[in-house]
Amino acid sequence: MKVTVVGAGAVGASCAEYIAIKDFASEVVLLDIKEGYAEGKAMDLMQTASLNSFDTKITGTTNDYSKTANSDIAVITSGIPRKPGMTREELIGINAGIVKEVATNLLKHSPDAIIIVVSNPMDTMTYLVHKATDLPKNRIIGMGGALDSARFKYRLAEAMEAPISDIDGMVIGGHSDTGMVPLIRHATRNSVKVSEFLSDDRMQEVVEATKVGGATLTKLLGTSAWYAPGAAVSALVQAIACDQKKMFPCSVLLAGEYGLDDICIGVPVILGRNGIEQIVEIELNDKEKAKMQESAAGVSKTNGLLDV
Ligand SMILES: NC(=O)c1ccc[n+]([C@@H]2O[C@H](COP(=O)([O-])OP(=O)(O)OC[C@H]3O[C@@H](n4cnc5c(N)ncnc54)[C@H](O)[C@@H]3O)[C@@H](O)[C@H]2O)c1
Ligand SMILES: O=C(O)C[C@H](O)C(=O)O
Repeated sequence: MKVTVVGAGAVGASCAEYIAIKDFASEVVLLDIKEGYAEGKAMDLMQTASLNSFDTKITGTTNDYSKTANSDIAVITSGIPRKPGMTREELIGINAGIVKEVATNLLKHSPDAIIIVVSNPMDTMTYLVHKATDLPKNRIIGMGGALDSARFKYRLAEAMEAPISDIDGMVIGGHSDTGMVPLIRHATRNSVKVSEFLSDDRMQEVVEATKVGGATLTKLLGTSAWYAPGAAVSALVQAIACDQKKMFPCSVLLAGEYGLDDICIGVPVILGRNGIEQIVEIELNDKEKAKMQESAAGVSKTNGLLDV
């Protein structure tokens, strides 16, 4: 199993590290445009191999796509991250050009790869990869909901003073400060609805803290987060590589599901060796449906800025 990660920055390197530590891939290739950067990150990571007991071979390359040839999975993390006070949508101007070029280069050398899009604004970048490559929709997956759901569970556990392993919950919708739809009505602690433990006000606080999870970290760090994003990407890569048939909310091209069409947005999917093996349509109430429509309108507005 060969995995390429384009962008050896904070998220790309973190994702490569988690993939290696889980030891399911034979090879991870890091590619970056900055001279020597991916090679340096790869060497540093390889020097953790004996300490962390993994056999995954990590190599780095400066923009030489021939080194990525025949990758099974390719992750796109190249592009700029936001700074405090910015929205993800403001990154579109620079990141659209980078993501389009990277996806095209990747597919020249790995025509059968499954692509995971991470660069922001992620839902729009995922849509752009569809438009630029025309790949079957099971092979283009945007990562956002897996991360947002992990943050939702963190906030729920914090509010309930419960261990995170007790919590289950999911965030669907767009990966943006206003567009996320944390499904609080469906969230549970060991199968018991969280409303049994939390007041309406406290649940609303959890929802709001989840939606601005990325912005909160960006303010604290001066740039956007990388550990949980890297872990979330590695979980998707593992689900595909190991044919796990796990369910994650991912940004995928919809054709009528959830009443939406020609848009990439976060919905639950089953991930396996073919990428997206199924889009899962769960029952939403009227309020949740309205939030999903509102979220989709925001993503469509950003998609409208693309030159495709
Ligand atoms: N979807 C999500 O949940 C999520 C989570 C975290 C970050 N992100 C996004 O991921 C992106 C990367 O974030 P980061 O913190 O790793 O940024 P970073 O600046 O640390 O790393 C980005 C890397 O991309 C490289 N790069 C730029 N243009 C390139 C090109 N044409 N080809 C190859 N490499 C190129 C840069 O040299 C840099 O090393 C940002 O757009 C950020 O907003 C998304
Ligand atoms: O917040 C960001 O800009 C990066 C990423 O989308 C995140 O949610 O951490």
